[in-house]
Order: sequence, then C-alpha cells, then structure tokens
Amino acid sequence: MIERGPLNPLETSPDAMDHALRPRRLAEYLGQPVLRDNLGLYIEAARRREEALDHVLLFGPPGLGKTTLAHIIAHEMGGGLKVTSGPVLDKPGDLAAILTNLQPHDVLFVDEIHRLSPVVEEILYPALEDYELDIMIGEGPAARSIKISLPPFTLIGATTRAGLLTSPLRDRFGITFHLEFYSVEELTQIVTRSTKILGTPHSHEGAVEIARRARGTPRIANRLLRRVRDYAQVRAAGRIDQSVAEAALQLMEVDRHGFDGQDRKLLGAVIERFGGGPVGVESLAAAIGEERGTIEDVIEPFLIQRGYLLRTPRGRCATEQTYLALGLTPPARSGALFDDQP
Ligand SMILES: Nc1ncnc2c1ncn2[C@@H]1O[C@H](COP(=O)(O)OP(=O)(O)OP(=O)(O)O)[C@@H](O)[C@H]1O
Ligand SMILES: [Mg+2]
Repeated sequence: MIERGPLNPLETSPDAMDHALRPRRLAEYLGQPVLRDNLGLYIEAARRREEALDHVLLFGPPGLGKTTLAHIIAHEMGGGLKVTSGPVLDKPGDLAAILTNLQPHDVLFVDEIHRLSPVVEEILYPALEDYELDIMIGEGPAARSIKISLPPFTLIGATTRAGLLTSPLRDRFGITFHLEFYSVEELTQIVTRSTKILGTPHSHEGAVEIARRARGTPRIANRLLRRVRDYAQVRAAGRIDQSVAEAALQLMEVDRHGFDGQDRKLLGAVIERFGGGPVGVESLAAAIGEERGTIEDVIEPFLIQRGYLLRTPRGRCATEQTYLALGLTPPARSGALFDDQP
C-alpha cells in the first residue's frame, strides 16, 4: 500500500491549484535542458512541415513532468489532447473509438503505456506506423477485416521504466526522452515560479529550503510549497523565508535530505535488518510491507541517484552516506560492505 504523505509523488490532487501551476508552454518548462532543446527543435520542424510530431515516449519516475509535457506538446502543436492510460484501455474497441475520433495533429497521451493488453497493443502498431486501423468486423465465417485510415496524430506514451515496454512497441516511437531528477537550482526556479503564481511573498533562501527537500521532484516541490504557505499564513506573517520554511517542513517531518517515511523505512531496513546489505529487492519488499514495483518505481530511483542506496548484482546495499544521513556510524571501511562501491 502506498503511504499518503507530503512527499508521495503518486498522490495527485486534481485541484484547481495543480492546474494553475502546470506550465503550458515549453518556455515555462524549467529544468531538463537537453530534453527542452531537442523537443523544441522537433516541434519547430514538424510545424514548418505541417506534419504531426513523431510519436514520443517519456520515461521517468512519478511527478517529474510527463503529463505536463503532453499538455505542452499538444498546445505547441496547436492540436487537442486526449488523455487515457494503459490499464483503462482494456478492449480493442475502446482504443479504436478514441483513434477514429482524433483530429489531424491531435495528441493522444497514454499514461502507464507498459500496461496495455497485448490485443490493444497489436491494434496500435499499424496506427502508429501508417495511421491505419485494422479491425475485424463480425464473427465466424462472416468475419472480415477492414482498414480505416486515421488522421496524422502524435502518440505520447509515458512509463516509469523503459524496460517494461515490449520492444515492438518501443521501436515505434521516433522520439524517446528519459526524464531526470531535478537539481536544487532547477527546483528553486520552479518553486519561485509557483510562488509568483500563488502571489506568496518569499525570500530566495525560503525557496531553496523547499527545493532542497523535494526529492528532486517538481510535484513534491509544489506540494511542499503549498503546505509551507499555509504555515506561513497561520503561524508567521505570510512570508516564506528560510526559518519559516524550515519550521514548516520540520512540522511535516520532511527531513534535511528530503527523506519521507517510506525512504527512512527502506533505508532503516537495509541497515538494521540486513546489516547494510546486499539484500534482494523481494526480501526488502517483504520486510517493509511494500510492493516490489513501488520500491523499484517510486522509492529507490531517487535514493540510488543521490547515492543513498546501491544496486548491485547481489542486491541493494547501504552506503557510507546512508549511515550518516540516518545519524548512524558507518561500519569500518575494511568490511565487505563497501566492496561494490565504484
Ligand atoms: N519542468 C517543470 N517545470 C515546472 N513545473 C513542473 C515541471 N515538471 C512538472 N512540473 C509540475 O509538477 C507537477 C507534476 O507533474 P506531472 O503531473 O507532469 O508529472 P508526471 O511525470 O506526469 O507524474 P506521474 O508519473 O505521476 O503521472 C505539475 O502539475 C507541474 O506543476
Ligand atoms: Mg502524469
């Protein structure tokens, strides 16, 4: 079960504020410089040729801006956006209905595209390659296949890990981007942009404090900002400066490293129950009562990227940093523990 905490990037509150904070143009999309440069170029080229943008595959952990990018692409290409997801599209007829209703240059966004059923995926192949739909009408000896041509459209698929996709599907995307965790500087820009939209006075240091604890994730940064804003309004003079941000975040139990309850639980288990590792992901999942997928997709990518967890062929290991971050003394370096460290 996924814990509902302030840092959980899976928790989406579809309120008006989320909507207000979501960038609409590529120029407002902060961070991801390589992605932005390339995507800007591809969009410009497609626009000049008056073609639909090639199909785009986005992968990366939750809350890094995949859905936001789909909105931006549709907006920049001047097309409409249809949003659906892999698990929802379980019947071929559902997909056929969506595809035949698209207008030229529309964008179809399929979240969790790795969860499409094989029959639905089959229908998608010719649609992606030739803008054509092959469907069977009727049953038994009277059954016949008909071809329907589709308008030129762009499919945007989003998934947490590229490895989950079948290779025929992956091969049909002309553009693939891997979203990275954001740096503190980038998140500071995002927080600053959001405070302006919300009309909240703040100091630069206040924004940095929020950015530093946002687990490299814009969705978390915006969520923390809203809670810090509440705190500032009720317990301070309404302005977010560093001490207000610190006090508010402390109250929310978001620590200096941006760890939330799940992070602390996982790292604590690696150290206390498995002697610092290596421990297989299945054993770890059982120990902390979490699904393996949640560990792999939501919890550990950030910890691995920031060096708090190592993924080795023998399992997950704590690092010296992990001990220090949890206020523990790292074992002597001569032990086997740090053998796998690069
Ligand atoms: N590059 C960015 N610049 C500014 N704000 C951003 C950026 N990326 C994301 N955000 C903000 O973070 C929020 C979450 O982003 P989004 O919903 O696009 O994440 P996601 O990758 O689709 O997550 P999920 O995998 O959970 O669907 C958005 O509402 C937006 O306000
Ligand atoms: Mg999304």
